[in-house]
Amino acid sequence: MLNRRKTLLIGLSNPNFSQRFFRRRLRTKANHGYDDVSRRNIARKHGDEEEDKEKIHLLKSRGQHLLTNPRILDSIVRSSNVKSDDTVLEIGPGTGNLTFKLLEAASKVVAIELDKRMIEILRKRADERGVQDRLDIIYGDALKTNFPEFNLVVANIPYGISSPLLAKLVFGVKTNPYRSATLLLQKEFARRLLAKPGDSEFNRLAVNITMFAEVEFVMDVSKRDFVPPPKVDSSVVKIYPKSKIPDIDLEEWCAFTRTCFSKKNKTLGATFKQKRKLMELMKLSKFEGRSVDSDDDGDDLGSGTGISLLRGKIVGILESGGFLDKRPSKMPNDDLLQLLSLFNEAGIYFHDRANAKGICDAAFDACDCLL
Ligand SMILES: C[S@@+](CC[C@H](N)C(=O)[O-])C[C@H]1O[C@@H](n2cnc3c(N)ncnc32)[C@H](O)[C@@H]1O
Repeated sequence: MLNRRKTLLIGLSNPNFSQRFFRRRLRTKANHGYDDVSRRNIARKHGDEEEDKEKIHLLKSRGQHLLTNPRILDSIVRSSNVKSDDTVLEIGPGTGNLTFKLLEAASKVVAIELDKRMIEILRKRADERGVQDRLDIIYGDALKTNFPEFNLVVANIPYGISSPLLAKLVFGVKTNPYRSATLLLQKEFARRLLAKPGDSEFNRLAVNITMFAEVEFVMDVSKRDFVPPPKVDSSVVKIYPKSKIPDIDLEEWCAFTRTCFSKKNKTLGATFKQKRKLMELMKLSKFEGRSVDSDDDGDDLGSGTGISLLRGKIVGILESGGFLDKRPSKMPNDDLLQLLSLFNEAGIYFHDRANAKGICDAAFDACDCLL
């Protein structure tokens, strides 16, 4: 049986209507369920008994929280600077609240949606509005689907795929160039993305994304602006891919930042003295001392073993660059980049280059480095 708490009439996807309905529900009780009476009322109020047949069970597992506040929808479109010749990529159009606003400004929208029921509604609404020729709907998982051509991204995405989707968009910008991506994200995730060195939220998500893109805060969005309301608040951010993408090995960079940020408040000297870290690097690196003792298990860090030579080399690099007492949580990207190049020049690597992939595959794999 359908869970009635999340069964909404499609009438709710009409922003003007659902805002009125939602405000009334909030006045009566902090109850976000939808009972039979409310549903009948919704159908009557919407003036279409046919609506009653169009119930849709919104799935939490697919992040189906529809943005229904028209003021917020308008602000998102405005802040995206959509131009009349733009082709906008929208991930997760749902029932089309944002899609149809975008179509008022753009030449075309290409929308990738995982849920066939949403697509059915979207198609019907597009036909009713006569915009079907300007809306391409792709049925599929946005993480697994090859992106079509587009030059702008605007989306209220399912928060569960924020990291890999961001990786696909930001790291894949060479394959899919675009002007900017305006995304509605979980507020906490957005804060981490916007964090600067020294901020308590600063982490490798910010480091890795800002290597390739500038991130700008647009606005906060209350959970009350969605139907059904999610548990968390949200923020809109705008991401601008950098015009000059640094020429780095993405997998190597992500593996390096993963190591540095494993204990982001520790000094680099302390992080790189850990036996476990040295053992990992020993397997991946190629430097003079490596072959000293091939079955070196690192138990004895005395002089002469491969591991102790590696440790000496790393400490030397950290000292010479002035990095020994630096903490990753306070380091700007340029410093991290400089340190990685010093390591690599010395034959010390963080990723298995024998299994290196192209940038697109790497983008998918690297997304775990955003978490
Ligand atoms: C947060 S809702 C947004 C709906 C609509 N854009 C709005 O603002 O009202 C997210 C939508 O993404 C869809 N979705 C979830 N996972 C997806 C995926 N991996 N690929 C494409 N769409 C997905 C859901 O079915 C849902 O329609």
